[in-house]
Parts: sequence; structure tokens; C-alpha cells
Amino acid sequence: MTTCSAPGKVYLFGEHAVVYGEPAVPCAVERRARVTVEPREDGRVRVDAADLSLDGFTVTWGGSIDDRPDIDAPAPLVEAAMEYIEAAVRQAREAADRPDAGFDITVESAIPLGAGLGSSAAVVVAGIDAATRALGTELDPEEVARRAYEAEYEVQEGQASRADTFCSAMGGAVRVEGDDTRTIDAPPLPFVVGYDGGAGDTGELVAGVRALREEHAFAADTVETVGDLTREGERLLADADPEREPGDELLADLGELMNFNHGLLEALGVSARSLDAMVWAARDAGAAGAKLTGAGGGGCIVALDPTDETQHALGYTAECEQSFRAELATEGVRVEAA
Ligand SMILES: Nc1ncnc2c1ncn2[C@@H]1O[C@H](COP(=O)(O)OP(=O)(O)O)[C@@H](O)[C@H]1O
Ligand SMILES: C[C@@](O)(CCOP(=O)(O)O)CC(=O)O
Ligand SMILES: [Mg+2]
Repeated sequence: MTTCSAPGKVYLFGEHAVVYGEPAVPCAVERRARVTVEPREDGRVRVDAADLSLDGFTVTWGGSIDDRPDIDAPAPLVEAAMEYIEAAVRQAREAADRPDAGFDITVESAIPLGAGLGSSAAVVVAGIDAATRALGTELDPEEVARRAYEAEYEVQEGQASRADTFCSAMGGAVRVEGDDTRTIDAPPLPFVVGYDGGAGDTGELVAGVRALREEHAFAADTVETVGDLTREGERLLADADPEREPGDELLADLGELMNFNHGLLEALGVSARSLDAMVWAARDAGAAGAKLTGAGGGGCIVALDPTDETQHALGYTAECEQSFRAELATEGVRVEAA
């Protein structure tokens, strides 16, 4: 039996624009998906994803990929939920050169689904690492990231950047620009997350930005401007001392760029009333900056605030269902038990 875990992430800067070759800076945070894998002799795959909840209702089953689970949820929804795990299984079988390997898989995750915190990437990264190790093959985290990207790309029909999967596999802060992926130094940033309890449809939101960009030159310019502000944010991080808590000046400068980034995402049509409400609650509470994170449409915002004020204010914001502090996860994918 092998258990691996991988963290979720917030975008400090650059989601959506990263799909068009602009740089992005996601940061891994201490909310993890854990995947436990036990090889099976009979080549079958059974999946237990007990905390899987989609669009507000929960599906629970101990079904199998070969044998569709008999549960009270529309089949397409279950199919969609299983696709990431199926893709991870395909990658693990290929990496270990065991095309007929079977597995019992258990997924437990503390990352809300479809909310911009990269739950899909964390499940796929932890799943590939656990399944290959269960077969006696050890991949380095870069290889796990590469295979996890292939899996996400396949499930999301070509609408995926390397940002989520690379960040989840490597941990810490990373920068991704097209195929160029690297880890970068960052100080321990005081992230606060607000979650509206909902989710956005990543594919639909990405398609919306693509259409806007094709229709209007100013929308294409907006995407490029996101790239410009991301590059400026990267310079701020590069000049900071990664060992020290960031000072007020650095937080104010990063926060200003986050606010600008949120405004541009809003212009690109991927924010939502609930996300804007949480962003404003954070700013009013004194956060250095706040923006939506991930695909948008609903889900999470991220703010920078070393004090408890933002989390406290979000707790009283009607649109916010849950708020929590999110520590930078310096470790990416890791073995929990073998
Ligand atoms: N705990 C889990 N168990 C099984 N599948 C999960 C789990 N968490 C996430 N997933 C998969 O990831 C999908 C959500 O990914 P996505 O829409 O990319 O949003 P995000 O990555 O922002 O959370 C879910 O619909 C499901 O297929
Ligand atoms: C919108 C996008 O830039 C980020 C999506 O992040 P998430 O799946 O919502 O966590 C898409 C991508 O980079 O694959
Ligand atoms: Mg995702």
C-alpha cells in the first residue's frame, strides 16, 4: 500500500493569460489531496472517492472504473469525476511499463473541488506518484508533473497549462511560461483564502476568454497586460529575502499588482458577484491586495494579510462560506506511507 499527497495552489498572478503563453506565478498551499494505492492481481481498478462532491451534492461509492458505480447521480457527472483518476491510472501504467496493472485507489482531499485551488492537479499528481511507486517505479517530481500535465490536458481537451500540475508536484512558488517551468524563491506570503462554496466551469471560462481575445484586440491586449504585471511581480519576488517575513512595502507592492490582476480578470469576464464581494471585503479589512484565483466564475479568492482582519471580515461576509489561512507549501508531492 502506498499513500502520496500533493498540495493545492493559489495563483499570485497570471491565470488564464498563462493559457496564451504569458507567465504565471502559482504558489502551492498547505491543503492536500491524499491518494492511497494498492496493486490488484486481477488487473481491475476500484476507486473510493468518498469526499467527492460536485455542484453541491456528494457522491459516495466504492465502485470501479471497469464497473460503473451504482449511485444516485447523473452518469455524465460521475464519468466526468472519474476521468482525472482514469487518466492518472493510464499515465502510471505507462510509466511503470505495466499496461495491465490493477489498483484499489482511495482519494481523500481537503481541497474544495472546482474552486480554483487546483484540486484536479493535486489528485492527478498524488495519484500518479502513488500508483507508480506501488508498482516499484520511482519518478522524479518533474516527471510526475509532466505526466500529470498530459493527464489534465487530455481530460480538459487541450485547455490546460502546465501551471497547476507543475506547482502541485514541485511545491513552493513556481513560474510557468508555455513549456518553460521553474521553481522560484518566494518569502512566506500571508495568504488568506475566501471560498464561496461554489465552483466554476474551467473549460467554459477558458473558452470565454479565448472568444473575447479573438473578437477584440483590446481583450488580447488585456491578456498581455496580465503578463506584464506578472513579470513585475516576479521582479518583486526575486528582490525579496526568501527567508524573511515580507515587510509592509513588499506586501503593498504585491497587493497592488494583485488588485490590478483581479480588475483585468473581471474585464475578461471570469469574475462573479460573490468573488467581487469577497475581494472587496478583504480590501476593506485592510488586506494588501485581493484577487480571484484559478478559473473563476465562483470558488475562491486569495488575499495577502499578515493580520487576522481579512479572515475575520470574510467570516462575516454573506457571500463567503469558508475562510482560512493558507501557508505556502514548500513541499510538493510526497510519500505519506509506503
Ligand atoms: N477528492 C476528489 N476525489 C476525486 N476526484 C476529485 C477530487 N477532487 C477533485 N477531483 C477531480 O477534479 C475535478 C475538479 O477540477 P477542476 O474543475 O479543474 O477544478 P480545480 O482544479 O480548480 O479544483 C473534479 O470534478 C474531479 O473530477
Ligand atoms: C484558467 C487556468 O489558467 C487556471 C485554472 O485553475 P483551476 O483549475 O481553476 O485551479 C487554466 C490553466 O492554466 O490550465
Ligand atoms: Mg483544475
